[in-house]
Amino acid sequence: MQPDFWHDRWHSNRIGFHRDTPLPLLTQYWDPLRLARGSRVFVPLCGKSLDMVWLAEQGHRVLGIELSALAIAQFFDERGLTPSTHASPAGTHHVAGPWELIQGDAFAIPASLLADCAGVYDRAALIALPPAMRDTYAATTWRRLPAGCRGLLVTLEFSEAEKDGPPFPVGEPEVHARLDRDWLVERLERRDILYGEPSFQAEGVTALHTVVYRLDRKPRERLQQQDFPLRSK
Ligand SMILES: C[S@@+](CC[C@H](N)C(=O)[O-])C[C@H]1O[C@@H](n2cnc3c(N)ncnc32)[C@H](O)[C@@H]1O
Repeated sequence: MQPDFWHDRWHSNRIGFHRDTPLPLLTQYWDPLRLARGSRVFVPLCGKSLDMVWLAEQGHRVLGIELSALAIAQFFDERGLTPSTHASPAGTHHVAGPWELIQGDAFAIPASLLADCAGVYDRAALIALPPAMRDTYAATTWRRLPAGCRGLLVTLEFSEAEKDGPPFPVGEPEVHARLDRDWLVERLERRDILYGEPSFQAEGVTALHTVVYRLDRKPRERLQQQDFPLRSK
């Protein structure tokens, strides 16, 4: 999944991943995270997701990062907003109202830009990437989020043999393998969505679930203890 793959998808408007309403799992499971109004939420690989509108309606500031300039332009156009822009090492920042969307590579986002993110929301980001890129994504983007950050991760589960990605299936063992080092991971719900997804059925998928996880970034001390376990006497 090189950048050209995504640029082609946006230029030819093949964006079946885009939803025209906020994701029900977001609206159902966000409140219990108890993030303060005004706190900043990071949305990696954000597209032009309406979930960012819903997050803003909850009082959050939203920091998105997205490869496609077209996606970002459409997001602001559809809200009737003209963002101001500035450049940084992360890319071009587009800022209007509660939204700051960076046109850039999520893998290269500096930790300094994420330092005040109290929340994170990943829908169709981890699962948009093939396995080797998921390694990079977990080791860069996710690892740079600050201690105390909390959020939601939404995945899909189906048989890899039944459909080529993206999206890719990412099961619970993989989520734990990638994130347990830095995050407390709690599965909140595993929901059967096959009958609401005719395009998956048309591709031959016979079982399809979506899973939502709550993630809490571990405090630094616990990270250090895990990295350098203390010997018992
Ligand atoms: C499957 S879409 C999901 C978009 C959004 N999360 C949503 O729910 O609608 C994945 C998005 O990630 C973007 N993308 C892919 N690789 C990226 C990267 N390395 N950095 C930033 N954005 C990326 C693509 O352009 C695409 O818009």
